[in-house]
Amino acid sequence: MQQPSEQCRRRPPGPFPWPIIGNATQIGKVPHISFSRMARRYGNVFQIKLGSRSVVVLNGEECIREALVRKAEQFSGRPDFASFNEVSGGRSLAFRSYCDRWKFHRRIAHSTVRAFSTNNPDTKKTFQRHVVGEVQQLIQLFVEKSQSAGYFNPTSNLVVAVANVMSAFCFGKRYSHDDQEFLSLLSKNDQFGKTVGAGSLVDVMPWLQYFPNPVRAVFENFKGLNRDFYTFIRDKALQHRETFRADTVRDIMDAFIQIIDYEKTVSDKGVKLEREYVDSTVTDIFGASQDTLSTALTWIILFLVWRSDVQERLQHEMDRVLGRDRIPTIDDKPHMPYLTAFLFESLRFSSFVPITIPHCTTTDTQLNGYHIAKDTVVFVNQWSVNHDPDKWLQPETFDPGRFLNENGSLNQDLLSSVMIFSLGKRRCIGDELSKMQLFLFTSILMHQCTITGNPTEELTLDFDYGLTLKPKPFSIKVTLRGAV
Ligand code: HEM
Repeated sequence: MQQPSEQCRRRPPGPFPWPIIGNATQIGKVPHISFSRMARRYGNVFQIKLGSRSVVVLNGEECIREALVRKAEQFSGRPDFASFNEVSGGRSLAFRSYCDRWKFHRRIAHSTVRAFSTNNPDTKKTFQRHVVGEVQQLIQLFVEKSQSAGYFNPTSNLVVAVANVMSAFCFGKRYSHDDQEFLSLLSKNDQFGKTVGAGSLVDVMPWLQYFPNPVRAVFENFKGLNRDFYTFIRDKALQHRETFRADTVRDIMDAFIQIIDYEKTVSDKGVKLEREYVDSTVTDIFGASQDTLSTALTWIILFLVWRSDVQERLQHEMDRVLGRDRIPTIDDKPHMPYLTAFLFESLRFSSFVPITIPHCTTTDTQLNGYHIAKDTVVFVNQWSVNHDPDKWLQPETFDPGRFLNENGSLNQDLLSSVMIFSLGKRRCIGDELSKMQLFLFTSILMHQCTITGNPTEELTLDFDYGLTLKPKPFSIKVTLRGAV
């Protein structure tokens, strides 16, 4: 029998790693599915090797909660990956490791995002106004395109609509749907996920940076796009500083300028953030929101055209709660359980951020009886939670009704089991803002329009590999349901 101390040093089990590449070839193009398969063989905590790095993979709700919530301090670091240092001028909130400076940075960023979106009634109304204005423009554009072109691919319009809401929120400006400079900036988000995704080759085989090869080319491109993105935001910060007035905080950039440049807020540990943190925090917020929210909306539209029965039920709920003479507001949300169920089922089913940003242990620690050394890279497989057959009845079926009790109310326990914003100290700081935005976009679209898919296209729900998973291109036609 093993002695307790021996048991505590037990490493997590896992597949045999090959020299140099480790287990890279076994992970394939859809790592979350490979990891879920490996978890069935080795258990919810297992270890693989990617290049030179040992990586512990966490699966299943219980195990992930134990690590990210109950052992939050130990599991909230970020690895020292080369790509992470390139983001937001090296001062990224999302990609920097856990320390007193990071904790202070996160507290300021999180409280300011909430104050400007969901926590304060006045700013909530302003944020809602931005979203409503943008959805109305989007509907007008959709209807025009449907009338002139018939079926069309909505993806780039959804990207611009979301970017405009976040651009108004961050620095008070919106762009036209055919502004080439803005479109080129937004297209960089796509490439971003491909480099910082779990298991990016240059991060786990850092020597690939030092001689010519395709991975180095991708990495050089990644550095360039981060520079362009950061410069775009830094220019906005310069303009804001020139016109800043402490009595009129126009947007979240002004709010950060006030806290960091003027109030020079200092943490109880004596940490102070330099002026550059204004630029990096807004870069993080604008960057983190683009691809995620537009991907979520694209999935939502795809589910609506794929399941016209669900679309009809949503329209029925809109009409019952609102009638035809006013558009939805966020205050209508408690009266629309089916819409909430639909949104959560869309997030669960698509699980389009299947693995969080890689974590790292900050000390030696234990999990499920295994020893995990300090500085071990940790992948958190959210997909395994959302598709766990022990938790969800027929997880591969799209069924919003699974979240409703017999009396039509929402099953709060099940809702809180959907994992897409992660948990604990690294949980997404835009979760509430995102849910509010998705609610407003979807409710207004369903109240005002009917969306149909192109009958000549086969709708496929395959997944492509990336940090975010996007639906394959598809086209829609939009008709108005009658004026409000
Ligand atoms: C549907 C939309 C979104 C999804 C699914 C999503 C998901 C995530 C996930 C999975 C993480 C990584 C958590 C981890 O590493 O454990 C994250 C981090 C983050 N997200 Fe989001 N996100 C969304 C929208 C947003 C928005 C709108 C913002 C802007 C306010 C935002 C800002 C951030 C930031 C700053 C982080 C880094 C947090 C940290 O490292 O402490 N996200 N998000």
